[in-house]
Amino acid sequence: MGICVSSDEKAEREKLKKTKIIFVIGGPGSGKGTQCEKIVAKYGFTHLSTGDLLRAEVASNSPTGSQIKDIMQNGYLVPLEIVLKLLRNAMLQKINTCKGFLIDGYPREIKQGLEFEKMIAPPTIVLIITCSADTMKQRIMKRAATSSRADDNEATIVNRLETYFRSTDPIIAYYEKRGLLRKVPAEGDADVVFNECCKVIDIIL
Ligand SMILES: Nc1ncnc2c1ncn2[C@@H]1O[C@H](COP(=O)(O)OP(=O)(O)O)[C@@H](O)[C@H]1O
Ligand SMILES: Nc1ncnc2c1ncn2[C@H]1C[C@H](O)[C@@H](COP(=O)(O)OP(=O)(O)O)O1
Ligand SMILES: [Mg+2]
Repeated sequence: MGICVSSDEKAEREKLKKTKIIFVIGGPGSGKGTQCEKIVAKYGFTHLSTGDLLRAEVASNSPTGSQIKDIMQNGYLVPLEIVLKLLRNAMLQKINTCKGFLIDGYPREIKQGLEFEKMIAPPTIVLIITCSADTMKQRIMKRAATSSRADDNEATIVNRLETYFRSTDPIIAYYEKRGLLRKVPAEGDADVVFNECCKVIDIIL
């Protein structure tokens, strides 16, 4: 017997496949959230940050929240199943009103990207925001003054940077090979970086 897929589920899948999906990746503090905010204002896309979804889960004190709190506080990756489930639910909630999705902070490992394509749809493009580790550190330390994020401290930043650099090269190579990667240098002012993001996005509209 085949697997039974309900007609609702089929319709959801079809809608997700037709929607533009931009993965926005880059190191901690590179400026993903900042650029996504600007992109939302100009293009009206729906911004979903996996970090924000996970922080909301922790704040809700759910069993999943308590399971992932320490992982995040220490700068490591949350298990893929948890992230993808939250992300898929959030996408389905917005699917009827959304002009396109900005998926911020995902994938952080190749496996996340592969599983996303299996469960949801392929990305239209993958935007990578790049700057030096020193710049990332400086930006996070500045953000730490106001963010109250449990992971915005010097010890955790070291782990976050290590986690990022360990898993990112294969992701870059994978999407580059498929012609989906768009690199945006991010040492400059947020407006200069945004200008570069627009050039990339305008092409897929
Ligand atoms: N191009 C930039 N130049 C200077 N500061 C920036 C730039 N982009 C972001 N920032 C600042 O750096 C910090 C991290 O940015 P954020 O968008 O939260 O990064 P991410 O989501 O990648 O961790 C924030 O305090 C933000 O205001
Ligand atoms: N796609 C993902 N897979 C696993 N863990 C994730 C994740 N996205 C976020 N996390 C967890 C681990 C990160 O250290 C933490 C904060 O993520 P974030 O808010 O995207 O950080 P930043 O914006 O500084 O890059 O949440
Ligand atoms: Mg962010």
